[in-house]
Amino acid sequence: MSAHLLALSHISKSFAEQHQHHPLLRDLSLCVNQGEVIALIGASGSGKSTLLNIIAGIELPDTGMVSIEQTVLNQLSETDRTAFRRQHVGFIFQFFNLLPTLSVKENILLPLQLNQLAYDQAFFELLINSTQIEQLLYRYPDDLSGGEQQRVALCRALIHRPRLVLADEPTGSLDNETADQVFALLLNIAHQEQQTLILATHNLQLASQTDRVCRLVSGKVTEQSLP
Ligand SMILES: Nc1ncnc2c1ncn2[C@@H]1O[C@H](COP(=O)(O)OP(=O)(O)OP(=O)(O)O)[C@@H](O)[C@H]1O
Repeated sequence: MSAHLLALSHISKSFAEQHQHHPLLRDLSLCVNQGEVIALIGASGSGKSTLLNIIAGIELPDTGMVSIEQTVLNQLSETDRTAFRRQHVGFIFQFFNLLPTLSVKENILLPLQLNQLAYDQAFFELLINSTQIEQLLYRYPDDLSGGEQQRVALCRALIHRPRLVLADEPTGSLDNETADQVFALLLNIAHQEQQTLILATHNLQLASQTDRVCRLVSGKVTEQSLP
């Protein structure tokens, strides 16, 4: 039996909007096993990005608990949450979040520097070759297309071999063929590294290739089987 890598219990999150209380996540609970690949689907605005941010400790829930292995993330200070995220989580953001003053190569290697980890050239080359960004290493993010930035962001999220990878629409800026290749890479690396991967997506064809599909509706997750 696999151990849970992630446990979300009784998570609630609201936003205040024009003096109105707008509940987004309501008493949401979810457990994810180590090595499991999960797709998070749901209408635009249903809270997928917010949930990924809560799992990563970027945002805090109003109530409830987020545990990654033995660590209760929402009980850590902001500094400790940031340190934990840097070490154990790879996040592919919807809008990439690359650092504009660093070259592509420097962006990708940043998590190794921040965690004082050794550079593994073979793994670096595997990432850049499979995402086909070998020619872009000395360019800067602002000079890249959205799809190119997305592939760089993916390499940066994986380079330090995190236990947990969170991907917010990781193929949203890619054409179908590149999206399939990039998604295959994400799945291969997750399997190879026994990583847990949670992927927010609108793409049901990609979602159907994961171990489990969770739909976010009315602030809770319900499991869904796709054809
Ligand atoms: N900091 C915030 N303050 C106020 N409202 C917010 C905040 N963050 C998110 N929201 C609102 O919460 C809702 C959910 O946003 P979220 O980005 O999590 O949805 P999503 O399911 O990821 O959407 P999409 O599929 O379009 O990316 C939206 O209506 C958004 O405007």
